[in-house]
Amino acid sequence: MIEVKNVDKSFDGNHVLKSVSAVFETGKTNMIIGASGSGKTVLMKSVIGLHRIDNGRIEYDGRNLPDMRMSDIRILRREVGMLFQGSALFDSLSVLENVMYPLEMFSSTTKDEMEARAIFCLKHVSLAEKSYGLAPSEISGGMQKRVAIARAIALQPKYLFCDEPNSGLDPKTSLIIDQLIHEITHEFGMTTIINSHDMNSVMEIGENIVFIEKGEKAWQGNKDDIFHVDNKALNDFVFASQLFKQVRKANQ
Ligand SMILES: Nc1ncnc2c1ncn2[C@@H]1O[C@H](COP(=O)(O)OP(=O)(O)OP(=O)(O)O)[C@@H](O)[C@H]1O
Repeated sequence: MIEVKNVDKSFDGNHVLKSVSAVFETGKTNMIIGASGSGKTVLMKSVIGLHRIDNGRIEYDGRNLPDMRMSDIRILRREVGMLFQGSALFDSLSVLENVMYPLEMFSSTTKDEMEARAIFCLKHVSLAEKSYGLAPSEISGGMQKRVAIARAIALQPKYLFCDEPNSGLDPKTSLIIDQLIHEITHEFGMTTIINSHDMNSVMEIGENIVFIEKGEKAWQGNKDDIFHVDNKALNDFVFASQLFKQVRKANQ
């Protein structure tokens, strides 16, 4: 579990996060949603430790990140997996080598064990063996995303961060990737945090949703609660399209 408590973050007098408190639960797909510029990315980067916060606590199962020594931060880094927008694979490496990369960087197992682990992860995301020797540029965007997920889970992370995991994917592939993230989160008991604009994803896998409005946490709940919320900003954001308005009507 990751608990964010009264977090403030400003940039040159621009108060971006205003006393944000939220709980991201273990074994669940936790989502951060909100309008453009509301502070989602700053919140996620603050939780990861890429931004130094001004005030507050960020507790990884009770370990407060701002208080940690460098040696503890190194330990924590190994417990964190990241899935970036656009996959961020190395094109000079094959699919298999991409997944082995974090193992080579951070684990001290033998080459054979690393390869076995990488293959296990690639199988887990249902990538066919014939793709293992290909370069990322030789496979589709959806397959690249699978490789990126396999790489993110290679070190058996306790915490998984996903920044816009569906960007650039068609709706059907997005759904498959969402379900994959959801499945591995449950299977491996990870605390997964997803930064997303995609309302399909929210409705599909939003087990714990944190809505940020102008730097404040305006609501927290799940995909079923969201249909019955009396919060104008949240309703305007989630049910902006005619399609989602109809979905809400059908659920009320
Ligand atoms: N490194 C930075 N330095 C200064 N200001 C920043 C920095 N990062 C973000 N901001 C400001 O913080 C505010 C929130 O930005 P953030 O990127 O968190 O929004 P967001 O909700 O993720 O938006 P989007 O959905 O468009 O990505 C914006 O006003 C932005 O200009």
